[in-house]
Amino acid sequence: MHDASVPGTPIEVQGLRKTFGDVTAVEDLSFAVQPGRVTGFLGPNGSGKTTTLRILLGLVQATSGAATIGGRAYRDIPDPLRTVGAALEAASFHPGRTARSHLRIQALANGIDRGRVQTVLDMVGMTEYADRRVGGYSMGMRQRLGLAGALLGDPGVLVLDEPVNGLDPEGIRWIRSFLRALAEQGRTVVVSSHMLGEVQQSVDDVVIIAQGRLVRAGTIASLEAENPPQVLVDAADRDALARSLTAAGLAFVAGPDGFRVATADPGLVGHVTFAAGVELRTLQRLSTGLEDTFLALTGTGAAA
Ligand SMILES: Nc1ncnc2c1ncn2[C@@H]1O[C@H](COP(=O)(O)OP(=O)(O)OP(=O)(O)O)[C@@H](O)[C@H]1O
Repeated sequence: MHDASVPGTPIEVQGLRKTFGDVTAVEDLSFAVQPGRVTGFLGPNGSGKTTTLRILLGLVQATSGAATIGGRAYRDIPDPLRTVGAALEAASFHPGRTARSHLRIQALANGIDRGRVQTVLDMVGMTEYADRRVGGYSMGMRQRLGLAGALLGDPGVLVLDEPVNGLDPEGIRWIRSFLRALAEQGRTVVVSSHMLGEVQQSVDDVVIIAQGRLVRAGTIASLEAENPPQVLVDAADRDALARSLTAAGLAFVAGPDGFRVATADPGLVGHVTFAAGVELRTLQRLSTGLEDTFLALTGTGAAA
């Protein structure tokens, strides 16, 4: 990746509404996305993420309201591919073409120097596979190719629809650090996902929608603070239990059913108490923190 800093531009969505016949896909949606940060655009399936991103990228017309990049609607951006790169659908490549030819065509159509093709192939780690037909690619390779296409114009804004979908754990780690590096260069990075857990370690900010409406926008840290993960633990000898937790530096609150320990990791509590010779009668994770918050906010889980 090159080290030059790339000035990103903010994205603004103002009072956005989109209806398809009787279906309201997006309703009164407003939020802003800042440069230099990775923002997760989150919501359950069918909540309106793709519709919002397609409006932002000038592919669908809003019924009312506006979505702008650096204060301009996509159609008013003079050199769009150098301003905003998007990967909306990983599966839409011509199967008979190679990654290299696909990117060359894209570069040619947009007046981008063809030398840039090799640069973006290197950036996404696809050089080795660049001359194979896309039809034989794994989902992860398609995702990388989509990302390469988004980066062709070296844009300050990146909009990636479900980029983690179909990646293996190594691919997820890779994309996490890749997105981080892009944001650190000053770019505006938006990644959509229907699962907060999938992107929670990759994002600084979240914009959460459900049924086309905004339910929360803020930092991931503020969301984490709302519903901290907890483990419930109990023992016949509560004094010994308290001593072992305190000695391990684990904060807890006593309740009628045991102690609620401020950690996401029951294994850690089990280890600490076992090492102290305390016999447990309860050891249970109460909340997964963020995931529970997300489910409650979007009304998609038992927690709602
Ligand atoms: N072209 C269309 N015609 C009719 N309805 C549509 C169209 N595009 C989207 N919708 C509807 O609008 C709503 C929002 O869909 P959208 O694809 O934006 O959601 P999403 O959050 O991206 O979901 P997913 O995660 O499943 O992609 C859904 O009810 C969907 O069926």
